[in-house]
Amino acid sequence: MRLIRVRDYDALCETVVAKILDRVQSGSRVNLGLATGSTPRGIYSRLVEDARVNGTSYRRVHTFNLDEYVGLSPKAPESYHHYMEEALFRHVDFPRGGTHLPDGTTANLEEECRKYEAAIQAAGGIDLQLLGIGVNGHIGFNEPGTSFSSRTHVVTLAESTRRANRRFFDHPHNVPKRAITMGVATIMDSREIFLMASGSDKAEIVARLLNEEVSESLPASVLKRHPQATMIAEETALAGLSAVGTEGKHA
Ligand SMILES: N[C@@H]1[C@@H](O)[C@H](O)[C@@H](COP(=O)(O)O)O[C@@H]1O
Repeated sequence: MRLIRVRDYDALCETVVAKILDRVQSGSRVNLGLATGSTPRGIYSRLVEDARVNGTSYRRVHTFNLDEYVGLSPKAPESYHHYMEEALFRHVDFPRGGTHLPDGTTANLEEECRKYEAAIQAAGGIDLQLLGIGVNGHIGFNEPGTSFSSRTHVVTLAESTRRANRRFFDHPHNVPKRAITMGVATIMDSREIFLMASGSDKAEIVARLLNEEVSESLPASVLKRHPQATMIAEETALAGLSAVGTEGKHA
């Protein structure tokens, strides 16, 4: 896993946006894997601004989000459908039917997981996957202990994840207990991966990620086995390391 160390959140966003625009502006068909949470917000707002100012088109871009809560309607403000619609989808010209998130409201969740996995395969796989990192090292909603061979599946969220995501909900009781997430193996099939780490609350898990062996108890550690994975981390997220590498160093 390559490590790019950046000064601050602006630099993190600019680095990732440049990589995405490289692909999108190539004019070739591209499948993007997208993440939610606070970290990618500045990336989406910069993409929207770029499309407004420079007219970048997304007509050949298809998207697959990592995850969605079980039981939240796509219209619910806390749903990842709603987040993506507001942050990106409604502002740029994706092809009709080109944006995908798992449906957490369906009666048959297992079937939905199979369909989501099949849709990714049918589209030709993910070219570029964006990832945030949970405070417990999760990627997507793959909590510690998830098998590295997992495919899209239903998960029970860890209490630490529900606590971390409470800020997006009116009341703690409203934070869903389950979600659908791409599996670890689904994520690892992506041709290129960017793991973004922002803020001091990620310093502890980032230090563990860089210092510890690859293990299912720290899901993000699997990325060290990916040939094209890069972690882009702000100074604040690297504060838990005594001596960290500089740009381009392999973690
Ligand atoms: N399911 C999402 C993850 O995909 C995300 O990476 C993580 C970190 O979010 P944040 O960027 O808000 O710290 O939160 C959620 O749990």
